[in-house]
Amino acid sequence: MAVLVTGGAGYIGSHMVLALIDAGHEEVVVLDDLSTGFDWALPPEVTLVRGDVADQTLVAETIRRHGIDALAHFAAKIVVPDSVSDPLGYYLANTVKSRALIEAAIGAGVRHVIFSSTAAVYGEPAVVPVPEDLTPNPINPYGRSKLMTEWMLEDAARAHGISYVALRYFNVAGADPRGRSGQSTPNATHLIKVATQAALGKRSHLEVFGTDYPTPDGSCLRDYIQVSDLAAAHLVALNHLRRGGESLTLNCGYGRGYSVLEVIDVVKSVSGVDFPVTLSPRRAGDPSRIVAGADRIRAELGWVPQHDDLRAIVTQALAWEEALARRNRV
Ligand SMILES: NC(=O)c1ccc[n+]([C@@H]2O[C@H](COP(=O)([O-])OP(=O)(O)OC[C@H]3O[C@@H](n4cnc5c(N)ncnc54)[C@H](O)[C@@H]3O)[C@@H](O)[C@H]2O)c1
Ligand SMILES: O=c1ccn([C@@H]2O[C@H](COP(=O)(O)OP(=O)(O)O[C@H]3O[C@H](CO)[C@@H](O)[C@H](O)[C@H]3O)[C@@H](O)[C@H]2O)c(=O)[nH]1
Repeated sequence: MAVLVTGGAGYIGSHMVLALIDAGHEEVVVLDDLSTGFDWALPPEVTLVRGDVADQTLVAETIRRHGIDALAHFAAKIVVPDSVSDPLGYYLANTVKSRALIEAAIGAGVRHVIFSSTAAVYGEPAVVPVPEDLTPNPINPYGRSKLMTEWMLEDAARAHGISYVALRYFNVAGADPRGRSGQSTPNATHLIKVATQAALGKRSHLEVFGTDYPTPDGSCLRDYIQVSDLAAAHLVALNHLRRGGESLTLNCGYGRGYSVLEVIDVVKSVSGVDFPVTLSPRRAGDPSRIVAGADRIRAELGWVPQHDDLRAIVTQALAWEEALARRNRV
């Protein structure tokens, strides 16, 4: 048995690759076009197939050659405001290409799929923390593009007798505690990444996008989940499916929200740098608050997070940012 990890050279996918290797006995094959990922993020024992997830011939050949039974599909475009300005690009990357991938994978014999979905499918939820059975209502093209892929998977699984777990990640942050991987995209837009770059002088300042939200301090609330904890959730999901477990849709978060201003305070405190912060208007497509109802994944998969600590997450992110600078991979 072997696992195909699409987007495995990216931020979260590379942590999944490490988790699979750390767990032993898996052949791991990565399919990545390196559009935002890095071949150096992969350990040497991994096979990298450079290509597009929508290349059905390549996908089918890869699955057959390596005897792949399970697909972990991370490859996507991921920036919420970009999806507002380029919706068709996001529907192509995240929906149309996922359709092609799922079709080729099922045709070539894949039995199990783990899909990187997102809290963005909930939009601006009326209930916080948000349970999985709340009807999704995405407010940006990114969330819609991912929700459609959840639906395709659900329908295809029923029709073709495969099983899947759709994991709805909340805000992913931090880095491998052993320092082997982290968020490496230089122009990434994620809050903790940007804040650590500001702390290290890689950016002149940090902008807070919106201070007039209906939240306690006026800035947006998010549930930050550590990336290795998230990778571990994929491993237990994979084991569940291979044991014959049913298809599931699960939130991945800790069930606690931090505001943008609180996150900035933690980054300043951990780094010891009082970097400049400016207050800016709201960013397109941002929900005001999104926090995971986090019980179901524990109950269904027995997932137990090991890194639920914002200071530790920021410490890891900062260490990775310093490591990138040392290696001239800023
Ligand atoms: N980062 C977050 O906070 C977050 C939250 C929720 C969901 N997600 C989801 O997690 C997944 C991974 O996100 P990430 O943060 O690691 O992003 P990333 O940009 O670091 O990784 C994406 C990877 O996919 C590759 N890729 C993109 N399009 C491809 C294509 N057509 N064919 C082959 N490879 C392709 C890129 O080169 C990159 O290596 C995405 O599906 C994203 O929607 C991320
Ligand atoms: O320089 C910055 C960057 C971000 N923010 C704010 O910080 C919050 C978090 O933003 P960001 O880190 O960009 O993440 P999100 O836009 O919440 O989206 C992330 O989290 C979603 C799930 O909640 C995923 O689906 C997306 O892929 C992932 O990028 C938002 O309120 C932003 O407006 C700032 O104020 N300044």
